[in-house]
Amino acid sequence: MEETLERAVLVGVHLDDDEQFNYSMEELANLAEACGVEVSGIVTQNLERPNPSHYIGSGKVKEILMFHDETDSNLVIFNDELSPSQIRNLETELDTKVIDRTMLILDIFARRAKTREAQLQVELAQLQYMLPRLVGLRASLSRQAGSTGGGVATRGPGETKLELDRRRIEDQIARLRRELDSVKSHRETQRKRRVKRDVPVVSLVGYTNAGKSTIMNSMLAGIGDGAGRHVLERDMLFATLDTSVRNIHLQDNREFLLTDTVGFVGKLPHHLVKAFRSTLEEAADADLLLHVVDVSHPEHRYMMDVTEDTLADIGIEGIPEVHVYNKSDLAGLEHPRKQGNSIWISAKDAGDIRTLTEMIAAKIFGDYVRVRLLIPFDRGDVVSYLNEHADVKDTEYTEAGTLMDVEIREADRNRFREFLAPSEE
Ligand SMILES: Nc1nc2c(ncn2[C@@H]2O[C@H](COP(=O)(O)OP(=O)(O)OP(=O)(O)O)[C@@H](O)[C@H]2O)c(=O)[nH]1
Ligand SMILES: [Mg+2]
Repeated sequence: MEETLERAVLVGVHLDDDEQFNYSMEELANLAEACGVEVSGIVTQNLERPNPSHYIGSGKVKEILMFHDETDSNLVIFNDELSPSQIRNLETELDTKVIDRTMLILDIFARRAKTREAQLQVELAQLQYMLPRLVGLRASLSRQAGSTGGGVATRGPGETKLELDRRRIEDQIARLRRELDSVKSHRETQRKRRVKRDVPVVSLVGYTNAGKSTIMNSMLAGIGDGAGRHVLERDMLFATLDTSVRNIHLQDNREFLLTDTVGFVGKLPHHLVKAFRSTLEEAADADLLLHVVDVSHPEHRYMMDVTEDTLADIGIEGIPEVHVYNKSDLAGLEHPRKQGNSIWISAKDAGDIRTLTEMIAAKIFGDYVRVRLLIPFDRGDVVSYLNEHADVKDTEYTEAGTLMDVEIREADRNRFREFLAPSEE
């Protein structure tokens, strides 16, 4: 990949109630690094509220301008989301390219996305983000559609033919949406097949760099799987962008599917989270979530909050969850240790991974519960599944569908929770 040298001044506004400010600036520097951008310096300002026209005060703009020129920088990155007019005003005054945290994250995503679905989601998010900002952006189309490689500041044509650009982007958005729909329906088919196969799904979720992919690889190693099926693990933000699904076979002939997903990060804008909804649908479908936490990180409480908020944001709620406090070796904590729905491990320790796997198995295969399910008549597949796999106490045919009183595994109860009879919720 050709690397254009980019040097950026990072700018952060410390609002009164932001306790995570210092950490989020440090993270911004890591994000820039993940994007191949060199950080020439950091400028911050304490404010009660952002300035509507330039986000920062006018004196600060001058300070940034001087610093930018002195350090031979060619980019300014703001820690917060900027409005289209703020970008426009800042670029005019600073006479350089200005981007915000969202655009930086989108750029990383664009570089890392491998599967068609992830690529489409990133392209769509980029275009949607760009559209209202078109007037302000120096290199209006620079961050367009799959533009991996090259520099953040230098790609694409200038801001000529604005209207034409806008219409072209709108067309492109429509085209991407259609393609994404068809990719999604393919995924849907695969998932239905999985429900039929009766294999519970366990999803790894958590903040970026927590060790999700490492846990998946250690589990695969534990069952003697081929190295070719391992996923990428690396000490960098957003190493994983595509959902991977692997079969984990247990000794007693049972199995479950383990999915590894994109990590979360603070200040992730709502629409960006939405764009990843379809990748995360694997998690939405899971019987069990493994919320992986880097317990050695001083900000891990904040990272847990961000993860929980993001999950709620995309509508993933009510799925049983195990808190996996990973990197206990680095934190100097005793491991493995279990307590309630929490477990402390090191992903690098084979014994710990065995303990974790046992805990998962107990959760998904262990408990049977008695429930009443109301199954619509067009889901005969679910009825026959239950007849085969559950202890059916009673079956009644009502106007709304088949009402079944059954004893089923906890995992099945979660999988079929959309069919829970009203009194069960
Ligand atoms: N010492 C130690 N290092 C770990 C442990 N688990 C993961 N790591 C390291 O932490 C880094 C990040 O691990 P990944 O598995 O890539 O993290 P991830 O959660 O998949 O991150 P994203 O894909 O970016 O969301 C890698 O360098 C791992 O080797 C652990 O238990 N102990
Ligand atoms: Mg990963």
